[in-house]
Amino acid sequence: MAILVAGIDSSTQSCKVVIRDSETGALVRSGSAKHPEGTEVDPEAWWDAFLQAVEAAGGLGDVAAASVGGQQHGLVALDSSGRVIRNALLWNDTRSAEAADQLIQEHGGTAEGKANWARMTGSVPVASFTATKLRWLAEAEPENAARVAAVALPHDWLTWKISGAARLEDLTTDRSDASGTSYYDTAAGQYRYELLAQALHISEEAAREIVLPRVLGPNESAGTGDPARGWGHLVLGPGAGDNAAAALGLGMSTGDVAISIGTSGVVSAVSPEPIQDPSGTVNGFADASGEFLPLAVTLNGSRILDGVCRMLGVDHDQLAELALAAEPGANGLTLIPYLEGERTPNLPFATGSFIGLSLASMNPQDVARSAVEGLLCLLADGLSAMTSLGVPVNSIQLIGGAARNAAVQQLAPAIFEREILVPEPDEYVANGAARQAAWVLSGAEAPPAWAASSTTRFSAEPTRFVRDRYAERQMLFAERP
Ligand SMILES: Nc1ncnc2c1ncn2[C@@H]1O[C@H](COP(=O)(O)OP(=O)(O)O)[C@@H](O)[C@H]1O
Ligand SMILES: O=C(CO)[C@@H](O)[C@H](O)COP(=O)(O)O
Repeated sequence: MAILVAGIDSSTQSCKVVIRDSETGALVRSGSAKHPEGTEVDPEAWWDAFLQAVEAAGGLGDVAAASVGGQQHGLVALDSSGRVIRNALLWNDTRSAEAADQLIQEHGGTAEGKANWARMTGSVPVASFTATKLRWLAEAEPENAARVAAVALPHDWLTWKISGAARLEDLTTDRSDASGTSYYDTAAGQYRYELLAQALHISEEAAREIVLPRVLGPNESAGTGDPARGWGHLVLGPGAGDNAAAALGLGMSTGDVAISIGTSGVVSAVSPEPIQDPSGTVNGFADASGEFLPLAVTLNGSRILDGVCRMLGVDHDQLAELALAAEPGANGLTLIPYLEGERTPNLPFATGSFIGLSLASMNPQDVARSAVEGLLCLLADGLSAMTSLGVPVNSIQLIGGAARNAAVQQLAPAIFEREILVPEPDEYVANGAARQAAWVLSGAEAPPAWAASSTTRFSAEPTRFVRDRYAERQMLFAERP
């Protein structure tokens, strides 16, 4: 009788659940449910979507273990009774951009401040990070800030809810998600309460009264499921940030790079050593296997194409067809895709722009092409930042919803100027969480060796002029509006 494990991906736009054979990794069942739109969400909506996705996946009654992969950084502020104080501000909410600047300035000004943050935590704070949201809360909603008794991340809170726990002290997390808070020293593997205190404008003594989730080891159990829901048999894994879970799902090791195009655009790699980038372009996070996961993240990802689909009145496949019917360079048209502001580069209040519009390029094909090329150029800058830090790049795998797009698959090698691999479209974050759950069950040194997905190789002639023109035009927006 197969022993089954569940992997959950509670991401920005939806909750996905996969049930897999713990030994072989074979998929047995799956389910999903949408999340509400917006950059702040009531965590109860994640809980409702989780319950719907579990039901769609046939329930957890015959499942031995489960782990939660989640969107990173979201601020789940809890009062002393464990109630959520206000909607969670998500990773893509930019209202704490000024707060991020303040935190940097408070450590010696722009250049020195960034270098100090990279040294203290592994990353330079941007609006996405939890500590900046706490600073915003302290200044914009002091009455709410005063009620904060615990701070959890989306995956921590969901794991806590699944366990049926009520004590704040039962909150747990893992090093990969903790490393995205800006109050955790990723290299040393410990919280920095003085940074939590700084964010909230309180003393370190007061900050130490705030419960932060216990950081579990890569295959350390977070406890068991809620008996009241019939989940008392369910062993819970530590969970992970979504990108660390994806790396586990892909079986990534040093030299492997994943480029995920979901709501966020993420260029991630595995490193045996912590990475600290004082420029802030690359975040020095931890992974879910015990190593490190440097990554560059864009605020704009798949929704660049979603938006242009709406503009043209086409679906994803028609967009791909149009884009592939155009010439490289889209007849001189460039889309600078800062549609929701942008995180990398750190331009939280920027907007998108079409540049080089002419009568020749005012047609669906060139508009579609400029969207795909703009998305890929945005991601290529993150890839260049990783290589400039000496992160080895031996292979690139394209995952996430937009990696299913034929134009993205065919144009990526031309913009990245190297072959790319596209694994079978799958839920790699949820798969990684399931693999982690199997690892917790086994107690082995390493996670189970599940069969890798089949991949398709894509190569193309480099189109360096497209990236060069993008870089030139991007400079028009280099300063903050
Ligand atoms: N064939 C496709 N072409 C382009 N975008 C796609 C395609 N299929 C799905 N998407 C987009 O991918 C996104 C969902 O991807 P996913 O990785 O699940 O996102 P997230 O993990 O951020 O919730 C949505 O924006 C969806 O519109
Ligand atoms: O902010 C980050 C990582 O730093 C994002 O990767 C979020 O974790 C959201 O992930 P998706 O919903 O796009 O998967």
